Amino acid sequence: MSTARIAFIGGGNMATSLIAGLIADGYAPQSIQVSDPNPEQRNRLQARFGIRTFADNREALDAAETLVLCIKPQMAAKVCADIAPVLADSRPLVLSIMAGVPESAMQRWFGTELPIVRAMPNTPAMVQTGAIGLHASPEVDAEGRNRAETIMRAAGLVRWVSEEFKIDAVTAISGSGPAYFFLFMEAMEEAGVSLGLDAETARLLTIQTALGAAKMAMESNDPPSRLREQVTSPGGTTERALSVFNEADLHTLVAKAATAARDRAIELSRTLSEDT
Ligand SMILES: NC(=O)C1=CN([C@@H]2O[C@H](COP(=O)(O)OP(=O)(O)OC[C@H]3O[C@@H](n4cnc5c(N)ncnc54)[C@H](O)[C@@H]3O)[C@@H](O)[C@H]2O)C=CC1
Ligand SMILES: O=C(O)[C@@H]1CCC=N1
Repeated sequence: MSTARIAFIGGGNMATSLIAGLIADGYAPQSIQVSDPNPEQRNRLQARFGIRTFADNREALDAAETLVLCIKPQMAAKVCADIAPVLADSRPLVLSIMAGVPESAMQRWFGTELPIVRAMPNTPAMVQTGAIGLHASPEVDAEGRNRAETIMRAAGLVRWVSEEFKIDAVTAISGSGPAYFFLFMEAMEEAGVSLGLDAETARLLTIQTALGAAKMAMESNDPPSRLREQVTSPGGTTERALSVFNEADLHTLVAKAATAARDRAIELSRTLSEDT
């Protein structure tokens, strides 16, 4: 059980998911400090985890070796500039989960080159089944990488990317990805109901099918294409359904959607960098 102190700035949904993962992994609650201006968030976190909470961001940083930035990107410039004087002395590892906030922008707001790890998690982190992309700035040493990875691994599967621009691709695939699968589930449920199933049966069959397919894809040595072939009997029902997806060129559609998400991530990063 580690006793190195971690400070979370912003105690919303993603911070709650990360803290839940850390505590489930045996991290000491008394070593976790969170600041959030919203008293309801502070009370909720205190009651659920028994951790220390603060209204003032600077106070939460007290003796923290790692700072996790879990605020909305729009308030990043103000909050980073506000805590900069404290960080200049303590020089913690900064782990940012803010979408679209480049390392260079944070370095500028801090006014000093701190070790920064950018993380792109996704909402399944709430059930410790997240998929998380990480990138380290050149200032991060092996111990810092290890620490960032340990924190994020509590929320799910972790993959490092070697260049920061690839975080935008991670955003397009796994950051936004849960929404793509949820959309597909919505469509499957609707189709089930239109074919005569009751809503609850359609819902449960759809979700369990998604879970089963994901579990098989994760545990099998075969690629998804082979697993798909195993379901598809020649001249059978699956083949007929897949031909409809192929007519609509599903692969091209998915590539277009992911590229649109990636391009929007680039746009948001530029806006945040230029605005401040
Ligand atoms: N939701 C998602 O799928 C993903 C979100 N992210 C990133 O995670 C970050 C947090 O998102 P959520 O947890 O969903 O948002 P949230 O709105 O649930 O949490 C943000 C928290 O920050 C607090 N806050 C507001 N002003 C503050 C200040 N000045 N100082 C400290 N705390 C302040 C709010 O009271 C709130 O509790 C965002 O930057 C987002 O880009 C990253 C990947 C995926
Ligand atoms: O939709 C968004 O912009 C954020 C980033 C990844 C998931 N949600």
